[in-house]
Amino acid sequence: MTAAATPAHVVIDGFLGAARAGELMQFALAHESEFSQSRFYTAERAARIDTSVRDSSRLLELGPLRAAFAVSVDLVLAHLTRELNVRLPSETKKEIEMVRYGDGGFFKRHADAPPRPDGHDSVRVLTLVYYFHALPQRFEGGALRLFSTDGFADIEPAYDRLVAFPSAASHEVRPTCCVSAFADGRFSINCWVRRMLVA
Ligand SMILES: O=C(O)CCC(=O)C(=O)O
Ligand SMILES: [Fe+2]
Repeated sequence: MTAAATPAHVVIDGFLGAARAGELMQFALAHESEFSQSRFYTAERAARIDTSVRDSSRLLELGPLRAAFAVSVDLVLAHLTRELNVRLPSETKKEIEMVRYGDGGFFKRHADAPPRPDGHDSVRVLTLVYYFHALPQRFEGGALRLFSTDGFADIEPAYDRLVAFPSAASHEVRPTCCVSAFADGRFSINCWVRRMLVA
Protein backbone atom coordinates (compact mmCIF):
# COMPACT_ATOMS: atom_id res chain seq x y z
CA MET A 1 0.00 0.00 0.00
CA THR A 2 1.16 3.49 -0.74
CA ALA A 3 -0.49 6.77 0.05
CA ALA A 4 0.02 7.89 -3.56
CA ALA A 5 -3.25 6.75 -5.10
CA THR A 6 -6.22 8.97 -4.35
CA PRO A 7 -9.60 7.23 -4.31
CA ALA A 8 -12.57 9.21 -5.60
CA HIS A 9 -13.76 11.71 -3.02
CA VAL A 10 -14.75 15.36 -2.69
CA VAL A 11 -13.86 17.62 0.25
CA ILE A 12 -15.78 20.83 0.99
CA ASP A 13 -14.22 22.93 3.76
CA GLY A 14 -16.38 25.49 5.56
CA PHE A 15 -19.49 23.50 4.63
CA LEU A 16 -21.90 24.88 7.27
CA GLY A 17 -19.89 27.70 8.86
CA ALA A 18 -18.88 28.17 12.49
CA ALA A 19 -22.34 29.24 13.74
CA ARG A 20 -24.04 26.04 12.58
CA ALA A 21 -21.10 23.85 13.57
CA GLY A 22 -21.44 25.41 17.05
CA GLU A 23 -25.17 24.68 17.05
CA LEU A 24 -24.50 21.01 16.27
CA MET A 25 -21.97 20.88 19.11
CA GLN A 26 -24.48 22.44 21.53
CA PHE A 27 -27.09 19.91 20.41
CA ALA A 28 -24.66 17.03 20.96
CA LEU A 29 -23.85 18.25 24.48
CA ALA A 30 -27.52 18.73 25.36
CA HIS A 31 -28.30 15.16 24.21
CA GLU A 32 -25.25 13.34 25.56
CA SER A 33 -27.38 10.82 27.48
CA GLU A 34 -29.21 9.79 24.28
CA PHE A 35 -26.08 8.66 22.44
CA SER A 36 -25.88 4.87 22.19
CA GLN A 37 -23.24 2.43 20.93
CA SER A 38 -23.01 2.40 17.12
CA ARG A 39 -23.95 -0.72 15.24
CA PHE A 40 -22.64 -1.96 11.94
CA TYR A 41 -24.13 -4.31 9.41
CA THR A 42 -22.73 -7.73 8.68
CA ALA A 43 -22.74 -9.22 5.16
CA GLU A 44 -26.13 -10.74 6.07
CA ARG A 45 -27.43 -7.25 7.00
CA ALA A 46 -27.73 -8.10 10.67
CA ALA A 47 -27.20 -4.99 12.82
CA ARG A 48 -24.45 -5.88 15.25
CA ILE A 49 -22.55 -4.16 18.07
CA ASP A 50 -18.95 -5.36 18.21
CA THR A 51 -16.42 -2.94 19.65
CA SER A 52 -13.55 -4.84 18.03
CA VAL A 53 -14.94 -3.69 14.64
CA ARG A 54 -16.46 -0.34 15.49
CA ASP A 55 -16.26 1.73 18.64
CA SER A 56 -18.31 4.90 18.47
CA SER A 57 -21.67 6.17 19.66
CA ARG A 58 -24.52 7.64 17.73
CA LEU A 59 -27.57 9.88 18.06
CA LEU A 60 -30.44 9.33 15.63
CA GLU A 61 -32.89 12.06 16.72
CA LEU A 62 -31.52 15.41 15.57
CA GLY A 63 -34.67 17.52 15.88
CA PRO A 64 -34.78 20.51 13.50
CA LEU A 65 -31.08 20.10 12.73
CA ARG A 66 -31.86 17.06 10.61
CA ALA A 67 -33.91 18.93 8.02
CA ALA A 68 -31.47 21.85 8.05
CA PHE A 69 -28.60 19.47 7.31
CA ALA A 70 -30.56 17.77 4.52
CA VAL A 71 -31.19 21.16 2.87
CA SER A 72 -27.47 21.98 2.98
CA VAL A 73 -26.70 18.62 1.38
CA ASP A 74 -29.24 19.24 -1.39
CA LEU A 75 -27.42 22.46 -2.28
CA VAL A 76 -24.21 20.56 -3.09
CA LEU A 77 -25.61 17.23 -4.30
CA ALA A 78 -25.40 17.99 -8.02
CA HIS A 79 -21.79 19.12 -7.57
CA LEU A 80 -20.92 15.94 -5.65
CA THR A 81 -22.52 13.54 -8.12
CA ARG A 82 -20.82 15.30 -11.02
CA GLU A 83 -17.39 15.23 -9.37
CA LEU A 84 -17.78 11.59 -8.30
CA ASN A 85 -19.38 10.48 -11.52
CA VAL A 86 -22.31 8.98 -9.63
CA ARG A 87 -25.82 8.94 -11.08
CA LEU A 88 -28.76 9.52 -8.78
CA PRO A 89 -32.42 9.15 -9.74
CA SER A 90 -34.79 12.03 -8.92
CA GLU A 91 -36.22 10.12 -5.95
CA THR A 92 -33.73 9.51 -3.16
CA LYS A 93 -33.84 9.08 0.61
CA LYS A 94 -31.44 10.42 3.19
CA GLU A 95 -30.32 8.54 6.25
CA ILE A 96 -28.76 10.94 8.78
CA GLU A 97 -27.15 10.36 12.19
CA MET A 98 -24.72 12.09 14.54
CA VAL A 99 -21.68 10.11 15.66
CA ARG A 100 -19.03 10.56 18.36
CA TYR A 101 -15.68 8.79 18.51
CA GLY A 102 -14.12 8.98 21.98
CA ASP A 103 -10.72 7.89 23.24
CA GLY A 104 -9.67 4.77 21.31
CA GLY A 105 -12.68 5.06 18.98
CA PHE A 106 -12.34 3.66 15.44
CA PHE A 107 -14.23 1.84 12.68
CA LYS A 108 -12.35 -0.92 10.87
CA ARG A 109 -12.22 -1.18 7.09
CA HIS A 110 -15.67 -1.59 5.52
CA ALA A 111 -17.96 -0.35 2.76
CA ASP A 112 -21.28 1.33 3.54
CA ALA A 113 -23.22 -0.24 0.66
CA PRO A 114 -23.71 -4.00 0.43
CA PRO A 115 -22.43 -5.51 -2.83
CA ARG A 116 -25.89 -6.84 -3.76
CA PRO A 117 -29.57 -6.06 -3.03
CA ASP A 118 -30.46 -7.15 0.49
CA GLY A 119 -34.22 -6.97 0.86
CA HIS A 120 -34.33 -3.25 1.71
CA ASP A 121 -36.32 -0.82 -0.45
CA SER A 122 -33.27 1.35 -1.12
CA VAL A 123 -29.48 1.17 -1.22
CA ARG A 124 -26.79 3.59 -0.09
CA VAL A 125 -25.19 5.29 -3.08
CA LEU A 126 -23.32 8.25 -1.67
CA THR A 127 -21.70 8.66 1.75
CA LEU A 128 -21.26 12.16 3.17
CA VAL A 129 -19.48 12.81 6.44
CA TYR A 130 -19.42 16.24 8.10
CA TYR A 131 -16.91 16.87 10.91
CA PHE A 132 -17.20 19.19 13.90
CA HIS A 133 -15.91 19.34 17.45
CA ALA A 134 -15.51 21.56 20.47
CA LEU A 135 -13.04 24.41 20.15
CA PRO A 136 -10.15 24.27 20.74
CA GLN A 137 -9.79 20.74 19.33
CA ARG A 138 -8.88 18.23 22.05
CA PHE A 139 -8.62 14.99 20.09
CA GLU A 140 -5.97 13.59 17.79
CA GLY A 141 -6.14 11.03 15.00
CA GLY A 142 -9.47 9.82 13.67
CA ALA A 143 -8.54 10.26 10.01
CA LEU A 144 -10.89 8.81 7.44
CA ARG A 145 -8.84 6.39 5.32
CA LEU A 146 -10.21 5.84 1.82
CA PHE A 147 -8.84 2.84 -0.06
CA SER A 148 -8.38 2.38 -3.77
CA THR A 149 -7.11 -0.75 -5.50
CA ASP A 150 -3.49 0.29 -5.06
CA GLY A 151 -3.33 2.73 -2.20
CA PHE A 152 -5.21 4.96 0.16
CA ALA A 153 -5.74 8.57 1.14
CA ASP A 154 -6.19 9.87 4.68
CA ILE A 155 -8.64 12.73 5.16
CA GLU A 156 -8.35 14.64 8.43
CA PRO A 157 -11.64 15.18 10.30
CA ALA A 158 -11.12 18.94 10.13
CA TYR A 159 -13.58 21.37 11.69
CA ASP A 160 -16.57 22.22 9.44
CA ARG A 161 -15.39 19.86 6.65
CA LEU A 162 -17.64 17.71 4.48
CA VAL A 163 -16.24 14.70 2.66
CA ALA A 164 -18.20 12.68 0.12
CA PHE A 165 -17.41 9.38 -1.58
CA PRO A 166 -19.29 6.50 -3.22
CA SER A 167 -20.84 4.25 -0.54
CA ALA A 168 -19.40 1.14 -2.20
CA ALA A 169 -15.85 2.42 -1.59
CA SER A 170 -13.76 0.71 1.06
CA HIS A 171 -12.79 2.94 4.01
CA GLU A 172 -12.04 3.02 7.72
CA VAL A 173 -11.83 5.45 10.64
CA ARG A 174 -8.34 5.45 12.17
CA PRO A 175 -8.11 5.41 15.97
CA THR A 176 -8.97 8.61 17.81
CA CYS A 177 -7.22 9.75 20.99
CA CYS A 178 -8.81 12.27 23.29
CA VAL A 179 -9.12 13.13 26.94
CA SER A 180 -12.13 11.40 28.30
CA ALA A 181 -14.71 14.22 28.47
CA PHE A 182 -17.70 13.74 26.19
CA ALA A 183 -17.22 17.19 24.66
CA ASP A 184 -13.64 16.40 23.64
CA GLY A 185 -14.57 13.70 21.11
CA ARG A 186 -14.48 13.58 17.33
CA PHE A 187 -18.02 14.45 16.22
CA SER A 188 -19.59 13.95 12.80
CA ILE A 189 -22.82 13.81 10.89
CA ASN A 190 -23.15 10.80 8.60
CA CYS A 191 -25.52 11.24 5.69
CA TRP A 192 -26.20 8.44 3.24
CA VAL A 193 -28.04 9.26 0.06
CA ARG A 194 -30.07 6.19 -0.85
CA ARG A 195 -31.49 5.17 -4.19
CA MET A 196 -34.89 3.47 -4.17
CA LEU A 197 -34.97 -0.02 -5.66
CA VAL A 198 -37.71 -0.76 -8.14
CA ALA A 199 -39.86 -3.70 -7.00
O1 LIG B 1 -16.51 9.27 10.37
C1 LIG B 1 -15.98 8.94 9.31
O2 LIG B 1 -14.98 9.53 8.87
C2 LIG B 1 -16.54 7.78 8.53
C3 LIG B 1 -17.63 7.02 9.25
C4 LIG B 1 -18.02 5.73 8.58
O3 LIG B 1 -17.29 5.17 7.82
C5 LIG B 1 -19.35 5.15 8.84
O4 LIG B 1 -20.02 5.55 9.82
O5 LIG B 1 -19.78 4.25 8.08
FE1 LIG C 1 -18.46 3.91 6.58
